[in-house]
Amino acid sequence: MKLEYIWLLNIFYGKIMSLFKFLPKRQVVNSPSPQFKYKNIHANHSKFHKLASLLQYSLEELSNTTVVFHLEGALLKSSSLFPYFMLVAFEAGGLFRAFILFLLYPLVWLLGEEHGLKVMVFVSFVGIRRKSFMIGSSVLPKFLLEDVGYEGFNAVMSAGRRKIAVSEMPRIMVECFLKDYVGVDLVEGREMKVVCGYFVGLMEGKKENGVVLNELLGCEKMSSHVIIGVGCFNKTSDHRVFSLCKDIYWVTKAEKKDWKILPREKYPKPLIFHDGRLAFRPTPVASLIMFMWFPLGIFIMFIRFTCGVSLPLYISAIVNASTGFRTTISRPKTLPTSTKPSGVLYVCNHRTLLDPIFVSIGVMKPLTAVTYSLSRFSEVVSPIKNIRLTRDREKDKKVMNKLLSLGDLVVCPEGTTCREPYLLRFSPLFAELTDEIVPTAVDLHVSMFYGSTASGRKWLDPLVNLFNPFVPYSVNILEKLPSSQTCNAGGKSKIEVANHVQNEIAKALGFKCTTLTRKDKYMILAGNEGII
Ligand SMILES: O=P(O)(O)OC[C@H](O)CO
Repeated sequence: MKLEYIWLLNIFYGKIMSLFKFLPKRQVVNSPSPQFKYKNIHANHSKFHKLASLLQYSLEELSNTTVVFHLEGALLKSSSLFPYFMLVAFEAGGLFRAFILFLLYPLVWLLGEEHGLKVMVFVSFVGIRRKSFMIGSSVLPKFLLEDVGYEGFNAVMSAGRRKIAVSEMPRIMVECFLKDYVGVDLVEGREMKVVCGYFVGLMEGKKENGVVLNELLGCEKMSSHVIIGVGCFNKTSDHRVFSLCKDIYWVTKAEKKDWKILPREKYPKPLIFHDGRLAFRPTPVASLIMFMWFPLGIFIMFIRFTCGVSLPLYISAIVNASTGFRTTISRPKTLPTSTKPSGVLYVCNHRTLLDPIFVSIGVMKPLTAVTYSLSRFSEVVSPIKNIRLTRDREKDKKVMNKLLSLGDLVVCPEGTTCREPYLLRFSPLFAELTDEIVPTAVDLHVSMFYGSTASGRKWLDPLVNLFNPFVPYSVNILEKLPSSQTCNAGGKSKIEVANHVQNEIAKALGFKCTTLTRKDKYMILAGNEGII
């Protein structure tokens, strides 16, 4: 018992001292740590440099170089791993697990990096099924990308030959991000122990994990390629991994504070799809705000939902606006009308399943919506008439023709929602039905939770949308297509019309067009074709 007290006191003392650590370190910020000095003497070839000096070399000079870098120390700006484990706990384990992790945060902080990490790993992973764990590819890349420091990124990308990443986090959390979005060749992270297909919440030791990396670096050295290291010298694993590096470029925590975040347009691969409910980075403070929001949020969601399903559209729009669901509408001076007996077809991009409702608010009348892959619950609770499409071309054509003959209609031909500023391919069926097409651009900002999911409980989508504190929604009704841009009067093919409408909407929103489809999205995020 006494020993435990001493151990806890030691940790506590260490934490208190760490609060003052910046005082003496300011004087020695440019010197390598004692650990590195020790290695340097013995390896007799390692040299330590500031990160900036690496960026002075040209790409040609670094063409034969392999870079070994420490993910947390040299690429990510933030020094806290808590948000990533919170994402795993929330998205893979659920709300209760996330709450436990949140409550344990003070203990994690007290225990320090290595032991705190073990606690986070245990709470977020224990009992999760290995096979269904997709957070590393569907949720975390977005948050990791948003945490990449521009300066660290440039250093890592300077490698002409190979990029090798070392991480303190379980490999399953970071591998997809590093390989798919940063172009890393090899990732050395910690392996998770799995028993009977379930994580037991423990990691393999570091030594077992490093074998492949050491072998690879050994081969690189033998074949006279230059190996350089990029790290943060207060990270404990650095000296072990970097002992084979010719030069080591390091960054201090103080320097990292001045790093800029990698701008979206510099992402090596665009981030188009991601999954998960959390729309914010769950730092301890942000998580606290989220948990505090829950009681009030459930109440507000109940009000919004009840108004939505029971009151006329305009009255519920006013009530919802007063609870934070604001709509900005822009439209032509006179609303487009049909020149034919049939109605107008509003063709809009898809951000959430509420889009047709907001288009209805935009045109000030309840439209009929046709939607691909709508859950039964969403269909039942929809405040406007919502008809499911079957993806059987002939059947869908018949249904849409009939509905158009009865009045105005709204359709989202992407067939699935996209959260990022991209438009998926527009299914061209709508173009052959009518020439009375009005492109409509919708957008929203989600403050806390995404109201769409690829792998979660889809029936919750409408409720989760209403659970957000603030949702600024914008609806931009564009000019009706000129007859020269239509199929029947203009002689265009349905694909040309669909692409033209997609382009018009993209222009209005400042988004980029893609040819990706619902199937692509679901294969990436959930490993299925997204058929409901
Ligand atoms: O984002 P998804 O795949 O849930 O699609 C939304 C449905 O199409 C409902 O509009």
